[in-house]
Amino acid sequence: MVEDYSMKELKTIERRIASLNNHLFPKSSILSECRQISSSPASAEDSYRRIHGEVSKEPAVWRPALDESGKEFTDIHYEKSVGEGIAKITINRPERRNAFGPHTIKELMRAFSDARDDSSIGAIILTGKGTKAFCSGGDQALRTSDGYTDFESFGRLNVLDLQVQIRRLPKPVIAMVAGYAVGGGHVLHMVCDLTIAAENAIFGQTGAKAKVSSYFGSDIFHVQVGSFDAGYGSSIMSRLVGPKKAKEMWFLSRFYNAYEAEKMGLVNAVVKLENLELETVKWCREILRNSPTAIRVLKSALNAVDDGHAGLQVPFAAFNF
Ligand SMILES: CC(C)(COP(=O)(O)OP(=O)(O)OC[C@H]1O[C@@H](n2cnc3c(N)ncnc32)[C@H](O)[C@@H]1OP(=O)(O)O)[C@@H](O)C(=O)NCCC(=O)NCCSC(=O)c1cc(O)c2ccccc2c1O
Repeated sequence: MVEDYSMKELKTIERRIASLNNHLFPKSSILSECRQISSSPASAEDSYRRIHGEVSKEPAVWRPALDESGKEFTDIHYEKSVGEGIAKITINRPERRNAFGPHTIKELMRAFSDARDDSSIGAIILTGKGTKAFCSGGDQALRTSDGYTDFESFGRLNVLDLQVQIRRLPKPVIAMVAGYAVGGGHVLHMVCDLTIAAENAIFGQTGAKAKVSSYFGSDIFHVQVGSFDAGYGSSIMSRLVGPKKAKEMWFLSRFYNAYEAEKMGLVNAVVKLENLELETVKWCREILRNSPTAIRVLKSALNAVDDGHAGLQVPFAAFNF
């Protein structure tokens, strides 16, 4: 039954709910619980504020981080926020619009693995250096007939392993997108749990792109990019935007602006470029107030239809990690 309430009646209902909440969960009783688990009254107040107070609007303070190998990263920046549970992983190849090679992916996997194992981390941001691109996909300069190669003599496309890692990671991963998220870069933002986009963000798949050239007088198509992602890049996109729109994105290789992407269900929010990091951090802070166990089980439950039984293993493994 749908009831029509006047604004005045709604305000009265709101007040009654607030006073009921206060009665059931008075600040004094929550504070005393915080005291029982906190080492000092000050940290109890701090815990109370963190759970029930306003979300801080201050920018996060980042410090560089390494994984257990202690090896410096070259293709990415890996940072953790001071005093909060946020990790930030930035693809650092702006001169190539943050395209990735096999080595970039190896570093991304090391950072994600560290963020997973660090129990002080509850949310992970994935982004690209600069404002021109989140990521432009596989580095075309490293592409051979055998796949993508850098230091190794055989080609590979380990970005598929990274996609699986992000899906199975028992913590929320948030794509923070400024500029282009195209090709494999578009797939990367889609496999993240949430996407916050700047107004200048542009989304699209380039894999099917071809160019026309003349051959014995008749037009034929020569493949230009000629790559496709028939795994998550297709199934998750179809789930997000629906099968017709997904086919449009892949078959036509069109680009979509941030507001179009939001309307299609590809992104959670569009914000001004200058507010992008602050807003993304705010989303992380709101997540960090909630139960990490509920979130990790919900993440795999929400992914289970696409990830099948392997996806369902995650919560149980996660309880022991
Ligand atoms: C991203 C762009 C639309 C940006 O255009 P813009 O005009 O802003 O910039 P430029 O084009 O001038 O680029 C500046 C500079 O960066 C270089 N660069 C850009 N993108 C790449 C790239 N992907 N690889 C290598 N280098 C790149 C560019 O050459 C310029 O260098 P200069 O030296 O000339 O300054 C536009 O750049 C663009 O369209 N880029 C290509 C995007 C693309 O086609 N990517 C798809 C590659 S395929 C892929 O990603 C892929 C992903 C998967 O998940 C797969 C899964 C399974 C199988 C295959 C997969 C796969 O192939």
